[in-house]
Amino acid sequence: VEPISLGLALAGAAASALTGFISYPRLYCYFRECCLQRHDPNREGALQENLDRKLFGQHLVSKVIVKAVKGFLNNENAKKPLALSLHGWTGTGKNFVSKIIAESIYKNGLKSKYVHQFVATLHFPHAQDINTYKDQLQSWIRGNVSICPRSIFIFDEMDKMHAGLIDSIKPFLDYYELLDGVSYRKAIFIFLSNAGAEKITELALDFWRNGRTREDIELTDIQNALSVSVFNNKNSGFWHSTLIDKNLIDYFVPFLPLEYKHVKMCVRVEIQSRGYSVDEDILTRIADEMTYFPREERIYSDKGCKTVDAKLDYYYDF
Ligand SMILES: Nc1ncnc2c1ncn2[C@@H]1O[C@H](COP(=O)(O)OP(=O)(O)OP(=O)(O)O)[C@@H](O)[C@H]1O
Repeated sequence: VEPISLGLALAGAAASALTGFISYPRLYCYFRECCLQRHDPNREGALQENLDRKLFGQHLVSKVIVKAVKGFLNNENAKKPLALSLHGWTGTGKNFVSKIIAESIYKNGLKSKYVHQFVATLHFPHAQDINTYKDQLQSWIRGNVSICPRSIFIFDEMDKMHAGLIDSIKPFLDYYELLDGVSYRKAIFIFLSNAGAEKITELALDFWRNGRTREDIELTDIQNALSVSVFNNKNSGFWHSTLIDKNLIDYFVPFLPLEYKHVKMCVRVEIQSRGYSVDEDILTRIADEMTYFPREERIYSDKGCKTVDAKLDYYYDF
């Protein structure tokens, strides 16, 4: 082959590779994170699989989340963004599930530049600055959805959010096609809160005391009571919120309090994730060390699976 024709052939190959690279977004997105306009069905399977495999004792959560997220992502004509409100006792998996949802959409999960987390006590600490926060929150969401319609916003510690602040995002959660030229219909909003935990526990206890298994609890047993209790709770961040009033929250997702056997499952996973073989004695001791309520029956872990990893550090000489 002559050097000139070889050079031309190489240049041609490079040009077509470059054209392919530019015109084939998937290839480009293989190397750089992209805002997903189109849903990847492989990642959808990951959501169900990860919830089934990693989340313990939350049959209602798995069911609702898979249905809600899958349905939303597959609906090219969604009329509003998806809004999920996760409620339950501390350490029962709310942050854990948000992470699984984020990972099912973006490979980098919570680290994705399209996933944004707000923590009430960190980002909105001062009641007197509420009007500034409202403006900041609106422009932050508007800016990010303009860049990527499939943005995910996670609001942690909703119960510590000043009443009224969250209502500033109401227009974005509503059924508008466009607001100032921006569509919010592909965005996902996830709210996390301890509000409503007592209601959920009450129901779980009721089932337990009546000799029924927790898996018998159905979503219809709790969803309405949960939204009403959150709406009427001054410390829920949703107190008299128009988001509830106007039915802009699509799902209230109840996280049940975790039992002794679930705590043991968490300990086992934590030990295995650190690459150690499971010592059943230590596993039982750690689960025994957690405190359980109510005082008489001692069924539910008062910290859920939180602090399990810290306790492991004590027993294992890592
Ligand atoms: N249901 C669960 N199944 C499996 N692991 C769990 C579950 N709940 C909690 N964990 C484990 O405990 C850790 C702490 O839980 P997580 O942060 O999700 O609790 P939370 O409900 O968000 O608590 P808080 O209300 O205090 O923010 C998780 O990272 C996970 O490892």
